[in-house]
Amino acid sequence: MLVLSSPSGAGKTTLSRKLLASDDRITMSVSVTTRPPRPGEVDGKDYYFVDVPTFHRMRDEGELLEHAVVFDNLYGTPRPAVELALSAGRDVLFDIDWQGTQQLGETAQQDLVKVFLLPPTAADLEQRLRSRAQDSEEVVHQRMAKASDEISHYTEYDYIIINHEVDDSLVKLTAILQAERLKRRRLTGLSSFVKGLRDAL
Ligand SMILES: Nc1ncnc2c1ncn2[C@@H]1O[C@H](COP(=O)(O)OP(=O)(O)OP(=O)(O)O)[C@@H](O)[C@H]1O
Ligand SMILES: Nc1nc2c(ncn2[C@@H]2O[C@H](COP(=O)(O)O)[C@@H](O)[C@H]2O)c(=O)[nH]1
Repeated sequence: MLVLSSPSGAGKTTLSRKLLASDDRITMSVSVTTRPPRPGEVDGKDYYFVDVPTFHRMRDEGELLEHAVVFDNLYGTPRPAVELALSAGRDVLFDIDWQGTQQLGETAQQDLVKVFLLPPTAADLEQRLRSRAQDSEEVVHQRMAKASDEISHYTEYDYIIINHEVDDSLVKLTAILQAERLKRRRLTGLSSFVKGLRDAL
């Protein structure tokens, strides 16, 4: 389970899309949210867009692996898709905030790899939020105002990427993923492979 968090606008969605396009062993977790869709966002692809009662029902019936209030909207991770992907041996990528990351860590610490993206500068962050051109001035202002609090959680993450240039960040994220996949405890079938090797020696 590979988690990407950052202050809003630092580039998680952009980097996630690049990783998904370049690695066929990882699946994106599509969150459910009560936030209204931005222009061009597709239900079921970018998010599952639901109303508040539907979100509450999903939460109360245990359908969410984690959930949080972010910028006055509700967000959560649907459990079945993640469990299905993991049981099929796939890795899962999450674009979620620090609250959701903490909740995943409560039940799956060993299976979690946590990456925090930082913008190079405050001005870059503001410029990125504006350049997305999909949020109102009020929303951009609200997200900039929360950025410092969000960033204060960087110490809870395993890896930090300062997102200067997206292709360079992709190289770094791919390196993290490859190294984490090679951890001994994650290599399924390793002991029988080594046994076979040693028996042949
Ligand atoms: N490395 C980068 N350099 C310049 N612009 C970038 C970079 N990464 C992303 N952007 C741009 O910044 C804007 C915000 O990026 P993106 O939507 O990926 O951020 P996010 O972290 O997913 O935001 P949110 O938390 O609000 O979902 C987009 O217009 C994107 O094209
Ligand atoms: N805890 C969770 N946080 C989530 C989830 N899905 C997205 N997010 C985070 O919300 C903010 C805002 O996202 P936006 O799409 O409205 O810009 C961002 O930090 C996301 O990472 C989730 O399922 N759980």
